[in-house]
Amino acid sequence: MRFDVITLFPAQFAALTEEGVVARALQRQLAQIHLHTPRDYTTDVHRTVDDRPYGGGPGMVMRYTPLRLAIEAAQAEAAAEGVQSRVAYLSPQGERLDQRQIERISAAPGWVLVAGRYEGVDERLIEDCVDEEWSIGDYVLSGGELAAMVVMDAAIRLLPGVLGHADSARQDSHSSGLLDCPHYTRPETIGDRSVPEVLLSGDHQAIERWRLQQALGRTRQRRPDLLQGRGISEVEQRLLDDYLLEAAR
Ligand SMILES: CN1CCN(C(=O)c2nonc2N)CC1
Repeated sequence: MRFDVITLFPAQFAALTEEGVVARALQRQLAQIHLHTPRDYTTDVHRTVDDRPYGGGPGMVMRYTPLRLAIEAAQAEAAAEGVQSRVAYLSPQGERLDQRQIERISAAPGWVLVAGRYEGVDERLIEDCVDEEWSIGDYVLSGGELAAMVVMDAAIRLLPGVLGHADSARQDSHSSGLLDCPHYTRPETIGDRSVPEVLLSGDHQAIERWRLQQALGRTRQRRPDLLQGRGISEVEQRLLDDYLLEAAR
């Protein structure tokens, strides 16, 4: 899988490409991240990439041509490797991403991600060059770079071979449509709190059942909306009923 990012601040992506799960995936060539700055596609001496908004108002808007040329160059590089990349723009006006969307993004051969700055990009760039518009949440960032990194991290970690244990991705919060269960590690006792006995039992079936029950219970208590969309089996309903009875004691 290949990501090409259009950004005025390529150095910010060191947070993803220099250490951690994604950096290791890149080193192992399980994924690629290429960075392109619109500044390289300007023709004026000042390398202008933004300008004042028509109609007045605060801030600046990113200009059409340097962005379009950068996108086309990125797509051409990807195509030279046989990758047909669609274009996504990160913005609060985009479709809110969830784990299902990340799975879809992760399954594609490649994406060009446009990380805007300032007040955003000229609307005609979105009309002419952008296939999808994505939001990572209903809040305003100082730029699209962090949003692009969030998407790339969430998508790359799902690729085969990236995570140490194949189950890790499947057991994550939201991958099963549920929130994650609690996790514990040494020491066994901290103050007056010990690790739940079942986790020390070595009974893997009981442990798996406990973890599912905890995930169901936490989802019902914290994000009941997720259960609405997911549905629940008879076995899960019984586990959930027992959880809620226990919680009510
Ligand atoms: C122009 N720039 C404004 C700030 N921005 C975001 O707040 C954002 N991006 O993706 N989800 C978000 N929320 C990125 C684009």
